[in-house]
Amino acid sequence: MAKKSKVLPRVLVVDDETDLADLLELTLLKMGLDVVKANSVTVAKKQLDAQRFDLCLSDMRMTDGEGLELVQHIQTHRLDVPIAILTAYGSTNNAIAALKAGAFDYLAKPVSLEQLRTLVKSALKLEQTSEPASNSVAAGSQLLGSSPALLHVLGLVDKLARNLAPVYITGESGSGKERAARLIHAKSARGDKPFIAVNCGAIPENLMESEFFGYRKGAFTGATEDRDGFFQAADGGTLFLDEVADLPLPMQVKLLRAIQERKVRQVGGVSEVDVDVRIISATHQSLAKCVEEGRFRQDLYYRLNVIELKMPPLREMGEDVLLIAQAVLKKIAQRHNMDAPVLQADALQALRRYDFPGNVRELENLLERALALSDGLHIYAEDLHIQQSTADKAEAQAANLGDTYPLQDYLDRVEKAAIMAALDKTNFNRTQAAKLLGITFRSMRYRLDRLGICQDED
Ligand SMILES: Nc1ncnc2c1ncn2[C@@H]1O[C@H](COP(=O)(O)OP(=O)(O)OP(=O)(O)O)[C@@H](O)[C@H]1O
Repeated sequence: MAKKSKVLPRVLVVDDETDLADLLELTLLKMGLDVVKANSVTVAKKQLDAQRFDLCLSDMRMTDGEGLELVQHIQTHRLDVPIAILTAYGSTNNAIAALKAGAFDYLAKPVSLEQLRTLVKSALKLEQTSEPASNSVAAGSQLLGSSPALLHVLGLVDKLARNLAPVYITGESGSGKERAARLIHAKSARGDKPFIAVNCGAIPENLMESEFFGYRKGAFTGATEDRDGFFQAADGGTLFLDEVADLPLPMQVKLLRAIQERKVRQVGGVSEVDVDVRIISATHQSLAKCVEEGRFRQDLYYRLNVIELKMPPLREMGEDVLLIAQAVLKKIAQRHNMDAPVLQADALQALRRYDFPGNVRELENLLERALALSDGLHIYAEDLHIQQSTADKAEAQAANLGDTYPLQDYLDRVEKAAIMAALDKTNFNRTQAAKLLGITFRSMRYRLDRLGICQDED
């Protein structure tokens, strides 16, 4: 580190357009940086091999090759230089290809100097921070476990924390998608900036635009003052779009535009403002299937799904279930100001055997209930109430549902039993229960109404 504080950070600018190269050089010099220029891919490779750079900015298309080659050169020679690619306006495919190859970020031409400065600042900060930017946030978002499946996730999280590529997190409900997103953010150079989590399925359609982009005073009845949206709130940080498959199509168009242009316009506003937001999205549904069914735009899907992070279900994490169970129990006990009761051998065996369709969240709920039922010192298998497999349970429920006709009444009873079981599993949290059932929050509300199940707020 001492080495770095004595010399100016050095940037390699690679472009065969002299005007643009000069403009970039001037801007970087004004920022107090040392600049080296290369007018071809070949020269740039030689420069990269010859001296240490803190950042490389390269045009995509040059006469003797592509900027992508430099991304690959840096990767294969493990040069540890963040590289950003300048792409032609609207050339989404090139931007995505660069990010996939390992570029730290991209800038669309014509280059906005404001965006360039933001990019350079984050790249240089990234170089200086080998430790998580905010240890306290990182500590609150650790992913516990040491199974091969989880270690693979942690390896990818570390890599993703070092670039700005959009990440698309998949995995079953309760498998830690949001926790992984928080961890990527916390470990990144943006760790001390906001992390804004948005449940796309829980926002009423007519409020979506103003929630995402904010509004100006007087834009609509009730808009008594200017208000920022999620994008402005997440500026400099990370915007986590949970249940992104639930976004209605018209909103998908607007979101795509905001992500591509890196600009937003408040509802009722005239001008657009720059926003610097890293997007991480997640869903427990198959977004590819939603695209096939015409419910999700393909262009937005490609935009979000640059790098996929798959969260393993708890049942594929082997002994991790026991490790997480002990940690969760300790946390719950602390909240109740008591010592954690000890999980007995039969309880450990039951946890190990159960398939946890609701993953870690289900484990948390189950332990919370077990603690309440236990003697406070020990937790036995019977306190866990998990002897039955889900399949056994469904079968037992179906058998208890009475006559199969009239068909509608029978189906209603099946539906009600499934919903009640999900609500029970999630401590009557409707949002989580909807996720467990694989339906949207809106659909959940409708079904609760239709089936006459009482609706209290979550
Ligand atoms: N590996 C893990 N270690 C510790 N806690 C975990 C782990 N995975 C998940 N959790 C905890 O389980 C709960 C559910 O996790 P999270 O909300 O991140 O899941 P999710 O996949 O985003 O769920 P959903 O699809 O319902 O939004 C949280 O309390 C989270 O802290």
